[in-house]
Amino acid sequence: MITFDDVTLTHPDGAGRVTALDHVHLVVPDGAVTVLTGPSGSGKSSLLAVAAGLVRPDSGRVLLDDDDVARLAPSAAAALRRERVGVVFQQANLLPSLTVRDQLLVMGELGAVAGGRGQRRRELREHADALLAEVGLDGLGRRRPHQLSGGQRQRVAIARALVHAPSVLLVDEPTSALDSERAAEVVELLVRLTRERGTATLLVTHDLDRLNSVPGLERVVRMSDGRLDVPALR
Ligand SMILES: Nc1ncnc2c1ncn2[C@@H]1O[C@H](COP(=O)(O)OP(=O)(O)OP(=O)(O)O)[C@@H](O)[C@H]1O
Repeated sequence: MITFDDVTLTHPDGAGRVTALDHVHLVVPDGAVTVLTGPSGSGKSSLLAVAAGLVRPDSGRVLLDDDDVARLAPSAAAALRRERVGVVFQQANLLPSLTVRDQLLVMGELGAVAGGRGQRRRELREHADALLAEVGLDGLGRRRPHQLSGGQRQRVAIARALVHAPSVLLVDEPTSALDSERAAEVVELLVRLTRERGTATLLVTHDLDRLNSVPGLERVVRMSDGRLDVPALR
């Protein structure tokens, strides 16, 4: 679960400051997708950055389960992010020279042992292949990114975000590079994985109109000028 408790974030802006998040209260529960939408500049990316512990708010608490990422030192926030947070971006950001399976194996601790041999390496490959099957890419582990469609590349990015079995999934505009059908499929996949794995998923999108056929997107919050619609979800 992610809990934003009275979170305010400002940035320097010339002589003054611009308010990106203005006393935000929001709960992102486990096992459901919470959709965050709103116009450009309304504060959506700022909320994700704060949840990931990449940016420290001026005030308020940001709880990942029971840990307040807003109060952790940068190194502790980075460790928490590695262990408990999965992130999916607008572009899949895959490494062009690596196979699909190796995109998963280079993650963190897996990367360290993936260079090894024997039993452990076999287990990790099996883990990667199982994840690829889970996102609908069964048997495509040996392909490289240029041999995949945009929707398939985004699925690899989702599988990569799940390598460490995160409890929190932060997803930033995953469908903006996809046609409507592919966009709906990718979000359906996120809804299913969120339910099956029990992750607290926060999905930022401009694309709500194209996604209204997707079941399981009932929790929608809108931002404008750094504030959430009232009543905020609790
Ligand atoms: N590093 C920064 N320095 C100064 N101002 C910033 C910075 N980051 C964001 N802002 C400002 O904070 C506000 C919120 O920006 P944010 O990027 O969170 O909005 P957004 O809703 O994600 O926009 P978009 O949909 O265009 O990505 C905007 O006014 C933006 O100009």
